Amino acid sequence: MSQPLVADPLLAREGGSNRKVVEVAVGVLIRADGAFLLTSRPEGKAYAGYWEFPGGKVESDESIEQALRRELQEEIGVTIANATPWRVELVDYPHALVRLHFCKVRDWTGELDMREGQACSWQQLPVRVHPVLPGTIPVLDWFAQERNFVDATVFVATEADCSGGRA
Ligand SMILES: Nc1nc2c([nH]c(=O)n2[C@H]2C[C@H](O)[C@@H](COP(=O)(O)OP(=O)(O)OP(=O)(O)O)O2)c(=O)[nH]1
Repeated sequence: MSQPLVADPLLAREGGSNRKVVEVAVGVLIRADGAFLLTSRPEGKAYAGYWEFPGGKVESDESIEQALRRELQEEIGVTIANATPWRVELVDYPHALVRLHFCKVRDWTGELDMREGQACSWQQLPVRVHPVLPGTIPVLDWFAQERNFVDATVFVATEADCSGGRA
């Protein structure tokens, strides 16, 4: 699969790309111990099997937070309280030009329930699941900067499992 480009937001804004931008709400669920939840992309989607943060496309009548709340209920069975906007990233994939709105989420209710047959894993840095979706790798670097880590990923095959729930 060809690799995406991280698009220049200025170029996109100024018409350098004439592809429609798809808005995506992404939830970075963070437990009390600092672990964050990654899920694998389900079969049938672009980049199936790659690890990402849960979320999905924003519908036309929704705010980012509303879309995130809906997507997380639909995909992983939890209801979030507040979502704190963190960073925005534009990624030019072969299949779509997406604007990713990453939000930190520390409070939610409900038990994790992978409703699309995904795998899930609570991770700390360095991340031990592989491969990570290209548009998701920068998030690990932002975590690494916040947490004074040198390497955000390490390619070690381990059992991925999100059982154990909240810390
Ligand atoms: N959820 C999520 N999507 C991401 C991340 N990083 C990244 O590049 N993306 C991209 C992959 C997809 O092109 C897009 C999300 O679209 P999607 O197809 O998964 O959304 P969806 O759940 O609404 O899917 P659909 O069934 O409506 O097609 O954003 C990430 O960390 N989480």
